Amino acid sequence: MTAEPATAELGIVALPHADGLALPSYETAGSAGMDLRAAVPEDRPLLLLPGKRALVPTGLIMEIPRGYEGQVRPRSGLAFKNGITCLNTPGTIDSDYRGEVKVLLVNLGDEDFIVTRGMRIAQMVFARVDQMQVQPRNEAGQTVRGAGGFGSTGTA
Ligand SMILES: O=c1ccn([C@H]2C[C@H](O)[C@@H](COP(=O)(O)OP(=O)(O)OP(=O)(O)O)O2)c(=O)[nH]1
Ligand SMILES: [Mg+2]
Repeated sequence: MTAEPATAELGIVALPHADGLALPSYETAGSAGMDLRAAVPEDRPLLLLPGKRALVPTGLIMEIPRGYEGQVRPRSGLAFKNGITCLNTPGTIDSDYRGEVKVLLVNLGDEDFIVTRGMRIAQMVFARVDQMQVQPRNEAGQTVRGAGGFGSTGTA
C-alpha cells in the first residue's frame, strides 16, 4: 500500500545540530504521526533519571500551515517499556511558532533512561484547528446534561 498524496505542506528547517539526522517521516503508509528524533550531541547523550524531566531538542523549525496544529505525542513503546512519556502531552505546536520544536520528556519509570542522538523519542500528529470568536453571554443555553460531569452518567 502506498500513501495517499498529502494535501498540506509542512516546511522544515533543519538546524546545524540536526545535521545528519533523518527528517521526520511516516514509518508506514497509514501512520498518523511522524516520529521526532533527538538532536542531542553524539558524545553527550541525555541522562533522564527516574522522576525527572528534560526538554529534548529536535533541531527542527517547522512551518505548519495556518489552520493546523502540531501535536507532540508520546511513543507507546517507550512508555510501555521504559516509562518515558511527554509531560505536557499532547504538546501544542502553533502554526506561527518559528522556534525549535522541543519534546518535554519525563521518566515515570524506575530506571535511568539515556536519550541518544537520533533516537525516535516522540511523534507529531497534525490536526486541523479552528479559532473561535469569543461571544460573552449572560447565561448558557439549557441541555439535558446540564452541569452534570465528572462521572455523572455512571460507569456501567
Ligand atoms: O511540546 C512542546 C510544546 C510547545 N512547544 C513550543 C511550540 C509552541 O508553539 C510554543 C508554545 O507552546 P504552548 O502554548 O503550549 O506553551 P505556553 O506555555 O503557553 O507558551 P507561550 O506563552 O509561548 O504560548 O512552544 C514545543 O516546542 N514543544
Ligand atoms: Mg501558549
